[in-house]
Amino acid sequence: MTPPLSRPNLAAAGRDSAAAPVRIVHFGLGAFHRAHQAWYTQHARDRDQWGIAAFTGRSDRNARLLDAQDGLYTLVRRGAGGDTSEVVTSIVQARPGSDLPALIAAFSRPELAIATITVTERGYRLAWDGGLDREDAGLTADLAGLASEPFGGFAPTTLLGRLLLGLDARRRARLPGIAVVPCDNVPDNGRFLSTGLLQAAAEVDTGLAAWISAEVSFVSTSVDRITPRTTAADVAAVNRDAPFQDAAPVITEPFTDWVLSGDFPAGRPCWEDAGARFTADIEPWERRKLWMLNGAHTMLANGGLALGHETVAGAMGDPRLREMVDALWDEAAAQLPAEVEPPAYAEQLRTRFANPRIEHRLAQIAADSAAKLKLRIIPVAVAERAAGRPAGACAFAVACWAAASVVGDVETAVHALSPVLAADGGFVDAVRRGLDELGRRGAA
Ligand SMILES: NC(=O)c1ccc[n+]([C@@H]2O[C@H](COP(=O)([O-])OP(=O)(O)OC[C@H]3O[C@@H](n4cnc5c(N)ncnc54)[C@H](O)[C@@H]3O)[C@@H](O)[C@H]2O)c1
Ligand SMILES: O=P(O)(O)OC[C@@H](O)[C@@H](O)[C@H](O)[C@H](O)CO
Repeated sequence: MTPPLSRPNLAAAGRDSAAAPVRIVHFGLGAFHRAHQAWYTQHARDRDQWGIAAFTGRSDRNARLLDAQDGLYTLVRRGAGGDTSEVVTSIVQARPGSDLPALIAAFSRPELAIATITVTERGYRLAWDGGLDREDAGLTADLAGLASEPFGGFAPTTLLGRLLLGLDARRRARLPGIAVVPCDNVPDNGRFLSTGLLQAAAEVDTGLAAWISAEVSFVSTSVDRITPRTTAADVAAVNRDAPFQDAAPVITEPFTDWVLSGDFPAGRPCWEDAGARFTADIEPWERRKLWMLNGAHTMLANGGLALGHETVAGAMGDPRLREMVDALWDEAAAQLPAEVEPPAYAEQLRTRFANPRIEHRLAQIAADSAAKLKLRIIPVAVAERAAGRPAGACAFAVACWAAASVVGDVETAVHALSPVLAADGGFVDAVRRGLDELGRRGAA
């Protein structure tokens, strides 16, 4: 019988299995963290000093599966021509997000240096400018509970609540600050999170807010590696003829990129060994990625679903959608500085999106499209219109969303995304033409 994946079984096979000391806490133990930040840590030359204690956000499933495997999992790098696999050992603790004693213990380690986060854009429960969302019942309850109960007496359920609990444990133990590194697809995600977290802290305890301001660094990141949700069929295929049984493998593409901007007051792994790039000015890189990759994904998700496609590669096989994706990349490129090489990135994206062996389901990408369009398509559309150009692909992306959602008349739909563009008759007409075209093709 094939032995289960575990550190003792890996060691018995003569493979490197040591568990590094915890110096990183991660929130959101999903597929992406395991394909990205955990992989970069695995490939740093000092990886023996950097273990990750990872916590799930909502469901406990990944914590259960990974805890049974000592945090180990197989990462399958899936190219158009074949797979390569490796066992990643950098996660040394996998716990449910509700395990607050384990979270407090991790934050109370003097050598803790970093907290990374991948809880989806929605998981921050913040307004899109980073301000507190006063209508979010979970966050409101957490802030009230943390403010009224003595430390540790209240069990927060949200990311912000748990992050405040962990940071407060460090403050109370008089330990030094750390770097907080959000890795979700949000523009200037470090500033976004610091805005919300400091507002939240001020409502809990002004001393905590002052400590965070003085001691904690927020690092903005642009993260890039297409990592679809693992299916049961993927698990079965990975385990066929494998040396160890793995209940929680991750499938990812060969391409990967990580651009970071900010300070690490307590140090960091040598992530640059795996290709991470550190910059003083992240904005052009982040815009390139959000406008070109995520903007095109949002367009394909809505347009593709409306036209009956199921995956990104399937939607890219639709000549009209592909043509509009190319046009969207041209429009975004016109708004990006040449130094980030938009044409070369577009060329890489053509190959990446067309990879038929990466089954990236449109339904996984389509959530919260209105909020995403505001950040990924509207800024390009506004700039293109101001430059006197038609912004036809941006208008088509808006039409795809309008076709996939129930949004009333076209002006109202555009207004919900951008009052500026709603007042632009030429842009609204272009959206209307896009909707008519999708309707003629039978879009719902
Ligand atoms: N998968 C990718 O290709 C990819 C690439 C770049 C960036 N990202 C970023 O990473 C995020 C997560 O992607 P993933 O593939 O790991 O997804 P996933 O569904 O595998 O994991 C998401 C994790 O976040 C937690 N979570 C989800 N909603 C939450 C909420 N409302 N509150 C608290 N926790 C919540 C989940 O419990 C889970 O631990 C994406 O939303 C995106 O921002 C993903
Ligand atoms: O929910 P979103 O739109 O932020 O992200 C869905 C995918 O587009 C995204 O996860 C990409 O695969 C990723 O951003 C690639 O680096």
